[in-house]
Amino acid sequence: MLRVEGLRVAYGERVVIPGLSFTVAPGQALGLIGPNGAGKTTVIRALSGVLPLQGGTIFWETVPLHTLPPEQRARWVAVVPQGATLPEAFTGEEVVAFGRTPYHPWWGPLADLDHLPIARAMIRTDTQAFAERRVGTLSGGERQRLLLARAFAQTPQILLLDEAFAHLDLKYQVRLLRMIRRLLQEEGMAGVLAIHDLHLAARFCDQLLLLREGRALAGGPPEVVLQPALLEAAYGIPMRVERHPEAGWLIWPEL
Ligand SMILES: Nc1ncnc2c1ncn2[C@@H]1O[C@H](COP(=O)(O)OP(=O)(O)OP(=O)(O)O)[C@@H](O)[C@H]1O
Repeated sequence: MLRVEGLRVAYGERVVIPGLSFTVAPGQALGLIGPNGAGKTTVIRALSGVLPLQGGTIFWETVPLHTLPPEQRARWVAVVPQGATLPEAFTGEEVVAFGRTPYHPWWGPLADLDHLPIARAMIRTDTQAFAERRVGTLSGGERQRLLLARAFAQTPQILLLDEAFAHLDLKYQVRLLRMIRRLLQEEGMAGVLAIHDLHLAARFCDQLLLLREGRALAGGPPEVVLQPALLEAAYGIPMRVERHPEAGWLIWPEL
């Protein structure tokens, strides 16, 4: 179980997340939703260890992630960041192999044991064809899939995704979301996704956390959180929500 309690994060003097608590069970996905500037990316960055905490705790089972040094935390937590740039001269396989860095603190060569997670990660993301190609020759969506493969190669317990699907075409959005769901369940990993697309969030996530100005307006399964009044309070415009027998949810702003 991922347990976050009283998370408090600031940029300089400005407190952006005053105190946030939530849990994610193994095998489950939590979607962070809310308007621009609500704090979704900040929560992801705090969980990944990029931002220091001003307060609060982050536990995976009994492991206090908030006190671990970055190289140790990286064995537990992998992140697919928003709009990351990759070195253009690297090959696809080299990018994915970076996922094994936390297991080689002295930048040593890959061990035999590393090749299996790298190969599995590339098969799962359908990136084998990019193994020998330079990153500079790949499209935005293809690079995004390599970032996912790098995260899988890290064999984490917690997978953090910051708008990881924004640049993917519909086929890969669906394919990778299905694959991530299977991976979370098979490996007992916990997933936390910052996601703008409310339809994808509703279909994919077990739990949603609706943020506004760094605070949780609502948390729970989609049917609890996706209430017009709550969405209106978050986004500041009237919203309509309907269940659909095939699409699952239809959510749209009233024009
Ligand atoms: N490096 C930074 N320095 C100062 N303030 C920042 C920094 N990064 C983000 N902020 C502020 O923190 C708040 C939360 O930003 P954050 O990027 O976490 O929001 P978000 O919900 O991910 O937004 P979006 O949907 O636009 O990506 C915003 O008010 C933003 O201006």
